[in-house]
Amino acid sequence: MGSYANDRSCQHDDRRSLEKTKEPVLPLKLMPLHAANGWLHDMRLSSPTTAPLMNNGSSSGSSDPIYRAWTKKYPSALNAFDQIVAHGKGKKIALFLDYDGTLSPIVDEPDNAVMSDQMREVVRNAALHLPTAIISGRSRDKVFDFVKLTELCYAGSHGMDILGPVGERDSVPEHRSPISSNKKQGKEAKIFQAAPEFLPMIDEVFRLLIDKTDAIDGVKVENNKFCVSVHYRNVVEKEWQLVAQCTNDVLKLYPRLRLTHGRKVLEVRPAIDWNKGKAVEFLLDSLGLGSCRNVLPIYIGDDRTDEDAFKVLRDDKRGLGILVSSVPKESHALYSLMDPSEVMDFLKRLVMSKEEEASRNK
Ligand SMILES: O=P(O)(O)OC[C@H]1O[C@H](O[C@H]2O[C@H](CO)[C@@H](O)[C@H](O)[C@H]2O)[C@H](O)[C@@H](O)[C@@H]1O
Repeated sequence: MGSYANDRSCQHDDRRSLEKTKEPVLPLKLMPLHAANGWLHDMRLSSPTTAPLMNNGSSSGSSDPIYRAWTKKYPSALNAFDQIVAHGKGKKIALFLDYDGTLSPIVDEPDNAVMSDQMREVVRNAALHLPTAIISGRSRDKVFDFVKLTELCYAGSHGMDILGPVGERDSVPEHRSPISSNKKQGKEAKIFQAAPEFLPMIDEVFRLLIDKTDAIDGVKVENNKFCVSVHYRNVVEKEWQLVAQCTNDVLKLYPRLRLTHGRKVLEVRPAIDWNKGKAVEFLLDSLGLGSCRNVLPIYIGDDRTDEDAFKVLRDDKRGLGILVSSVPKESHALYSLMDPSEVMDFLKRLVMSKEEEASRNK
């Protein structure tokens, strides 16, 4: 079998989406110093496992004045709950949830990011009342193995692999329609994959990245089907540059791939114009809610890749994003929550308020 390295077909598309994302794609060796430093700077910025300590030794969060000032711009969705409910009054709420850092706490070992039984029950209950989807950077199968609920839709690989409901999808571009029927996760549903042709290339890159980073202690390369994650959470900081270098050495062989940054992870993915925001639009259409005015989509997520979804909802004044963060960050979200336990409280209250509204309208 031939290699997919340097395959430049579809380059026109690639350039367009690279322009949009403004992600650095030049090999580090050829990069001006400030650009290489930019990569490292981004890696350093990606979130710590726990909130950093403040000068007085306390951790960041609601007791920290800087965090409290930040919540003036991004109010807590729990404190602003009545306002959110008022916004959704008489509307159908569609719920979109990220997985890591939103439904499960961030942990050192990606395979151990299990969801608590309590959270699972809360998400199940939400899905019984509201159309609900999980949109994750992980592969769809992997995120389903963690969540184990058949009551909702799943989008894996940053929205590039969707197991959605059987429904209308008139607004989906024709060239992106490799849909098939699937009964694996308990019921009849449709699968949509934004870039199935990338599968062999991603497998190749996954193997190359494993070889290339083999000597770096603590690095973990994860195959997420349509993207590859290079984790450096357990790598000593002085070797992060090496992780960046190895990843970039591979990336430069594949002009049809690009890089994004996550929480202590570099993500190699197809350079196509598809992301979590597009997945939200796709799912709303699939659920028959795309053109309804009486729908309020709510997206909850913690990562940079969730910003695409926050932006779609904010730009269209269509719905609202809630950023999960215990440290101040710029975001396209409108509200914030500190951590997965606050996400759980918010979901419980949301379902209760919808139940109350339904019984008042009986
Ligand atoms: O879109 P998400 O569901 O948030 O997935 C994004 C990435 O999440 C996982 O990595 C992150 O969580 C790990 C477990 O807590 C943590 O160890 C890692 O440092 C984080 O980056 C997942 O392993 C990646 O594949 C996802 O792309």
